[in-house]
Amino acid sequence: MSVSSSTSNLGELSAARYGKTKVRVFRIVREGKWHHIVEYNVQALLEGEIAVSYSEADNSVVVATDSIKNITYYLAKISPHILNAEKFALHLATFFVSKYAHISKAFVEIEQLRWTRIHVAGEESPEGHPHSFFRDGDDKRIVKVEVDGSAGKDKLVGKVTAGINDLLVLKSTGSAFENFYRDEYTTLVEVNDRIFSTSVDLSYTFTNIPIAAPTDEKKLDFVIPVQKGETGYAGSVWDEDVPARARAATLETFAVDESASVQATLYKMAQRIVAENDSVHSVTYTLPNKHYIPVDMRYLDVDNLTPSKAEVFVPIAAPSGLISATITRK
Ligand SMILES: O=c1[nH]c(=O)c2[nH]c(=O)[nH]c2[nH]1
Repeated sequence: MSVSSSTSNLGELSAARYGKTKVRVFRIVREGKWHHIVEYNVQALLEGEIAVSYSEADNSVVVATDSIKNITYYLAKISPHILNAEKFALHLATFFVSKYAHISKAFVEIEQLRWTRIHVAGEESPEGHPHSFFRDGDDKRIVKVEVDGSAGKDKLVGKVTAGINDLLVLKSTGSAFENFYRDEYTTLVEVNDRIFSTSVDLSYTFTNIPIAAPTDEKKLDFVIPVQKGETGYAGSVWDEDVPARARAATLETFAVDESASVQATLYKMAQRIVAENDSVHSVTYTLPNKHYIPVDMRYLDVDNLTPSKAEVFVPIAAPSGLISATITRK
């Protein structure tokens, strides 16, 4: 049988999800002379009764990805949560699932770029300049939200993961790698002093959040039911200090740990995040081990290999180690 004549029934659609990616949004919130700004790259994908758009070329079930983009900008304008990526993502995902009867799940991912207030010497405010900012790092805050309406549009479930990507760090000592498994393939020498550099990818998950049906038809904002005698979930996802604490835990643990390995330092970072953030359920780090190789200068009779004499290194772009683990609250 020819390939072109066999396209009918050999396969069936087993997964389908679509939407818009890389929606770039910049938003100013003005509070008198104080401006607050965020810059997001947003991805919003939908699942639901959309199979016929693939299998029958029936576009009547397709909310155009262009409309998904328009809704993203509309909510960036009207959402009270725009300055908080977790809440904005929940609002956006709730909007899609509530607005469209045939859409059962929405997946929103936000990458937040860094903008930090400029400090001007001699100016009064310790918080920095009211409307001038700079990019103080390539790391991004990452938020991933799923809103699941498959149990009913008045019984939504919000699943929230957040974290950091591309946080580049390096320490020039306080790192060793010894006593590893040795066999006929081992050429690596043990070292009690080496450079440790990695580009941190971190994500932490929160306990799932029940979401009631939105009460406002136009905004379709999420509503968190607060049960009697409970503080609700306001202390969990909405704890706006979790990102700062997780970043500090990552940087400070990296700095002070006498590292036995990337694995052992990773574990300590994750334990600190679990210890400091009651609402965090699990923590995942993915850490490339970015190698720095001391240059061999023995041919010049120069010692650049003894750890205490190693001063000139070649940063190796590839290959790198890649160490990952998830630590889950007991
Ligand atoms: O911290 C490390 N962990 C490893 O698993 C590993 N493997 C390796 O070659 N060097 C290192 N360093």
